[in-house]
Amino acid sequence: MKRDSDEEEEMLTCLGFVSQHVSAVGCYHRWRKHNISFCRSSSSLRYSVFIDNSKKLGKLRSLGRYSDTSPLVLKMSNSDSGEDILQSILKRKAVEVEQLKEKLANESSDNPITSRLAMEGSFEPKDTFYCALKKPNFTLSVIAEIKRKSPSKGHIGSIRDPAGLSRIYKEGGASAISVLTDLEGFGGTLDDLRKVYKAQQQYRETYPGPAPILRKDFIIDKVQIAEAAEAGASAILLIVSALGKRTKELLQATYALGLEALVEVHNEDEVDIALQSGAKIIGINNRNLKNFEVSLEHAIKLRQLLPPEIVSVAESGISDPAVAWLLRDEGFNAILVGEALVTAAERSEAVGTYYQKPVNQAYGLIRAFLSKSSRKYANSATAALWGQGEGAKEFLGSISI
Ligand SMILES: O=P(O)(O)OC[C@@H](O)[C@@H](O)c1c[nH]c2ccccc12
Repeated sequence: MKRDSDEEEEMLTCLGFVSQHVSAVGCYHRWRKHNISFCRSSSSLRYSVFIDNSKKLGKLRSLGRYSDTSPLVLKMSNSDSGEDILQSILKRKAVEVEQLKEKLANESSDNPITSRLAMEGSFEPKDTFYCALKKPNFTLSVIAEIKRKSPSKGHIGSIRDPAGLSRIYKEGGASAISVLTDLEGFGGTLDDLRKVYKAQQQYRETYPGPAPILRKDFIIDKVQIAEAAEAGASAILLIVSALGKRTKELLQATYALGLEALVEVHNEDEVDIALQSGAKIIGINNRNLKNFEVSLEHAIKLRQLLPPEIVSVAESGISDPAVAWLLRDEGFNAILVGEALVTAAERSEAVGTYYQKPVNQAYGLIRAFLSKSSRKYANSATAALWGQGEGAKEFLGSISI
């Protein structure tokens, strides 16, 4: 006997599959051939598939492989394995931190990391990252990420020139750059961050200046925070599901060492911990780091628990500009996008012609995320025709001089 939740699970799996392939005409025809119908609702960004018997469900599954690129619903095939990826990364980090401390203990005390740790508490509070993300209500900021691979995705892009990519992001309109510095899981290094920092300094004389940099790693000790600051980061990521009650201790250390933090949460309890710890910027990860499931609806619900002065960031699985507009209309201040931008950038790199080179698709994608289209607030005529259109609920005074 099948339980309701099993059915629901199967449905979610299919929805992930459908939304991944919905625009592929070939796929549509294959489904039609097997009498499987689906529809896409333009107003709610929802995809539905109609399956009236289990044979069809099996057929649907056999027609293609599952993928987690769907922005709305994702079901990873390994999510039932019970393996907790986060815990295994944290074990590895504990070893890395011990090695770093040992190395510093053997070096002279004027090592910049040791010196910064010694100056803990003497830094003025910073708000560069906060201000870069906080625009008027219903205006979106983009944090663009540099990420070569991930445990859930495998290879994403080789990113031979992280500095150059950060410039494309900046020119496209990104407000901040996130750099993954975990080598084993994500293929990034602190050296990438240093290069990005250097590249961003070229915008020093321009408004609003260099994009602040977020060190994206699994921070469990303040030595990593001092290390981030010395490499040029303005902010670090603190993951509540990794730190629990220690979130407060590390957040206070972040402020005391002159940095800011993006505090990442996945559920209501974690929102409470983040707020009680003094977080000012809270990221709601659409992707659960324990099993990699992605749910946009969940993130939208959680955001409603945040007080208005908190900068809210929707993280992960965002590739469709319409999803960015939806998140903006739902009140998110910023989105954090990695894979979609990296793959767009590398696609453009692969195009060899002289004329196509200058227009990088990552640039275009950021522009599209920031455009004023809206499904919720679009004027009804264009909305009826296209399901989207001009007319976002955006405050037009956001253009600064
Ligand atoms: O590549 P995506 O799906 O656009 O996701 C980016 C970012 O949200 C993701 O890299 C991320 C969010 N929180 C993290 C914590 C650790 C490592 C990575 C992450």
